[in-house]
Order: sequence, then C-alpha cells, then structure tokens
Amino acid sequence: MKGVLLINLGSPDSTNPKDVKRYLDEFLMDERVIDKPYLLRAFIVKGIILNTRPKKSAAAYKKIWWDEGSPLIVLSERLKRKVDDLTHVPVALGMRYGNPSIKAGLQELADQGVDEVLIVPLYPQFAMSTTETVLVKAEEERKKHFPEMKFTNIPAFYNHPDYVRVLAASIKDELEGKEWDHLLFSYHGVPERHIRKSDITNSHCKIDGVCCQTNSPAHQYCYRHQCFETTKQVVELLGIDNSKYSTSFQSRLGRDPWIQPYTDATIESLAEKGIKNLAVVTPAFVSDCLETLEEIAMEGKEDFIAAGGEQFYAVPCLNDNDEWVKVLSRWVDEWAITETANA
Ligand SMILES: C=CC1=C(C)c2cc3[nH]c(cc4nc(cc5[nH]c(cc1n2)c(C)c5CCC(=O)O)C(CCC(=O)O)=C4C)c(C)c3C=C
Ligand SMILES: [Fe+2]
Ligand SMILES: [Fe+2]
Repeated sequence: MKGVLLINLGSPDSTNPKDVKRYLDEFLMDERVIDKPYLLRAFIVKGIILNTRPKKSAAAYKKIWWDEGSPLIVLSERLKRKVDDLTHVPVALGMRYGNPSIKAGLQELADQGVDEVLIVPLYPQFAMSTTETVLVKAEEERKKHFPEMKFTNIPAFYNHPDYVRVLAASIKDELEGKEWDHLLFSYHGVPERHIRKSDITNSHCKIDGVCCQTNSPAHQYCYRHQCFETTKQVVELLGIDNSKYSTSFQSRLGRDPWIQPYTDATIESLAEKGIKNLAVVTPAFVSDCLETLEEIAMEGKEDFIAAGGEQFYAVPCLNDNDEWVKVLSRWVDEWAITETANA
C-alpha cells in the first residue's frame, strides 16, 4: 500500500533555551549543514555556537511563537491534514530536526499498512543542507527500522509550472490593492562552498554571476541557479518589469562567504535608492517560520523603515493555501496512479 511523507525542516519543542539548544545541536551537527570534519564541527557547534546562540534564538522564537506552537510545525500540520483529505493515500508529516521525527512519520504510515512511500521534501530548491539531508536521513531510518519499505521522492520543484503558478497567484492576491514599488525575492542563503560541493560537473559553478544563467547539468543540484530560476519564472508570469524586482539571500551564519547579494544589505540599499514601498516574498520557505516572520517581517521591516522606507509588505509563504494543497495532492495522486499502473 502507498503513502506519503511530507518532510519539513523542524523547530524546537518550545521557546525554552534548553529546547532551542537541543534543536540547534541536532541541526548544526548535521554534516550537510556545517560541513566540517566531525571534531572541528563539534568544536564550532558545541564549543562556540551553542554557548550563546540558544538564548538569542529563544528570544527570537518567543516573538513569533503561537499558542498552538511553532508556526512552521503548525502550518506544516495544517498542510498535511488538507493534503491527506484531498488525496487517496495516507499522508504523514516528519521533521528533519526535532519533532515529529521522520521515524515517527514513517511509523505512522507503517501502522496503516504502507510499504511504498513518496518522500516529499518541502523545499522548492535543492540544497545539500535541505533536500539532500532529508533524503539521506529518511534512507537511514528506512534501513534501520523499515527495511521492507520502498521509497520514491519528488525532485526539487523550483521551476515546476504548477508551483510557479500558485506562487505567482499567491503574490498577486496578497499585493492586490497595495501600492508597491519593488518586489524582493529573499531566499535562505547557503555558504558558497556548498554550491561548489553540489556541482556534479566539478567545474561549472564559479558563482561569478554568469554560471547560473548558462545551461548546465550542474543546475539539477545548484541552489543558486534554482533560486534565480524561481524568481525569473514568477516575474515572467506576473509581467513584472526588470527594474521592479531583485533577488537576495538571507540568514547568513558564520564568517565564510555565503551566496550574495545579502538580504539585509539589499533592503537597506533599496530604501537608500528611494524605494518607499517594498514587498518581500520568501520562496525558499514553503511554510512561514522564524526566518520569514522574525527576520523578514520584523527585522527587515524595521531596517527598511530606518533607512527611509515607508511601507513594507511581507508576503506569506504558501502554507496551507488551497491552490497549493490541490497541486501537492495532484502530484501525489499522479504518482500513486502511475506506480499502480506500472506494478
Ligand atoms: C529553506 C531552506 C533553508 C536552507 C537552505 C537553510 C540553510 C541553512 N540554515 C542554517 C542555519 C540556521 N537556520 C535556521 C533556521 C531555519 N532555516 C530554515 C531553512 C533553511 N536553512 C528554516 C525554515 C528555519 C526556521 C526554523 C523554524 O523553527 O522556524 C537556524 C535556527 C534559528 C537561528 O538560530 O537563527 C539556524 C541556526 C545553516 C547554517 C544553513 C546552511 C548551511
Ligand atoms: Fe536555515
Ligand atoms: Fe550556478
């Protein structure tokens, strides 16, 4: 029997600094997130970052936390419930870090008799710190606890016409009747090194401003290319002029160079250039979370106004948008039917 596991990033269990520390430990000790040899990674994470960051992050989480819990978890659960209602196969939810775990999600499916699972990483663009680590972790859990299960996964959907259409429509609906001068596409950043590591040609990605616009098989795994491509396809659909949008990357951690331009500097420079009404969309995130609700909608807005801006609109993520639910459910049903036909 077939079933689906939606996988998102995950959040701490609460805003208590101890829970935040446990979550950050699991997250940052992932070799696909802080990609240093184990001892160096343990020194950086446990010896440096975990001494100060949990308190700071807990304070940020407190600002966005809901009565029902972490927005990312609550919104992922709502999405899961709606997709479950619309599809013809059981749907479960797992988080790469924290709870509910990937193992718990697989157990929920196994308890319903599922032995063929469609893994759906809830990341439009591929990155080793997101899609890849989710697939590796799911496979580890399969081997250890569910060896009889068969897995298939959906690839990154950054340029899938259905995804681009619902994203564009959600932006259009949100900005209807609002006066905006510029639309910023802000994606989560990654270290430049991660882009080079994921380059299957070993030579294409030079992060020189040209490579991501030059066709290459490397783009199947190039996060930077895929972000620019999502932007390009959405603005084409919405008919937005070149001068009225930009792409940037947020949430840098550490001293290594991350992919640029950085969102904080871009927001400031747009205000300094005279943009008064700025809209920001965050398409690397399927669900609103700390990085969209705090870093963009609170900090980004504050920085924009301080630099001379007037109106700031943070466009919500797709969350449990009904058109998005229909698209995900159709992808699931198409897989379920095709697999059955081939069986
Ligand atoms: C959407 C894609 C994401 C990529 C790519 C990504 C890479 C990445 N992240 C960190 C470090 C942190 N990220 C944090 C929060 C966070 N990151 C994502 C998504 C991506 N991360 C989400 C959805 C969230 C929010 C989770 C939530 O509970 O709402 C955090 C924790 C918060 C904080 O302390 O700032 C860290 C740390 C790295 C190092 C990285 C790439 C290497
Ligand atoms: Fe992150
Ligand atoms: Fe590239």
